[in-house]
Amino acid sequence: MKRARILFNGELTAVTVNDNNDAVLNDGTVIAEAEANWQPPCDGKIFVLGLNYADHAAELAFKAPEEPLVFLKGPNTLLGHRKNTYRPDGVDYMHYECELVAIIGKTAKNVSREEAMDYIGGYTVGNDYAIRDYLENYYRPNLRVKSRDTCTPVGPYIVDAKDVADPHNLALKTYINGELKQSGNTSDLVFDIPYLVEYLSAIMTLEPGDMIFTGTPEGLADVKPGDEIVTEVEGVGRLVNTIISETDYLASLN
Ligand SMILES: O=C(O)C/C(=C\C=C(/O)C(=O)O)C(=O)O
Repeated sequence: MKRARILFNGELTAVTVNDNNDAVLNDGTVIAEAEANWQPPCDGKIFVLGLNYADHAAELAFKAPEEPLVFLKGPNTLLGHRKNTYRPDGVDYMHYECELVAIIGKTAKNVSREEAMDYIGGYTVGNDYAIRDYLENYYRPNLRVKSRDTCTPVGPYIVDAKDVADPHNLALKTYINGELKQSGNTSDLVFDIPYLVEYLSAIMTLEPGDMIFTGTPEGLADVKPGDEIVTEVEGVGRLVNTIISETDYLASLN
């Protein structure tokens, strides 16, 4: 089953998603994929892994961490499928990051690695944009790199965990304007999902809807206003996002 949330008649509305990726309301009404007003598929804490693929750490000339490098993002960053993310004026490097996102399905505290997968409710696709002008080293707050409004598209929907046979063997791909730019596989995760659930649930209680962005493989490229970015995780979904200028973004708020 695929579950999502759309804005319908001005209200946040839970829907299921059919085989054509259209939204289906409770009463059976179908809203075409390209017409639906997609929202982030859940609320919750947003955990993000840094440098959780050794090849990505290497392309930034970092060593892969020996303990998970996790940061929290604010809800201001979240955005649904087919929405616009702005590129701040005057920056030189804005990079997409295609990620598998594991969604917590039930309350988890001090969960062992062995039991951890029972606490995953589903999976979605995330794009953890980075303004790399401000990347300094990896033990630092990363507000300027990763916390801008609109910089975390997520969705379009959550696939139930039971429908993803092996989350540790999924292809990740990013396309800019149809051209393949990033390609990796979750089999290369430095810290896998059970490890992360054990690690995080030892620090704090995890609740249904919490999201674990598991990191991105190598393959960075700069994105500019007008670019369409598609991040895709095999068997989980295809998330579309468009880059706009900061000026256009600010104008859209009025
Ligand atoms: O910006 C970086 O690449 C380093 C980093 C975070 C990286 C990710 O989000 C990732 O590897 O997916 C950091 O916070 O230092």
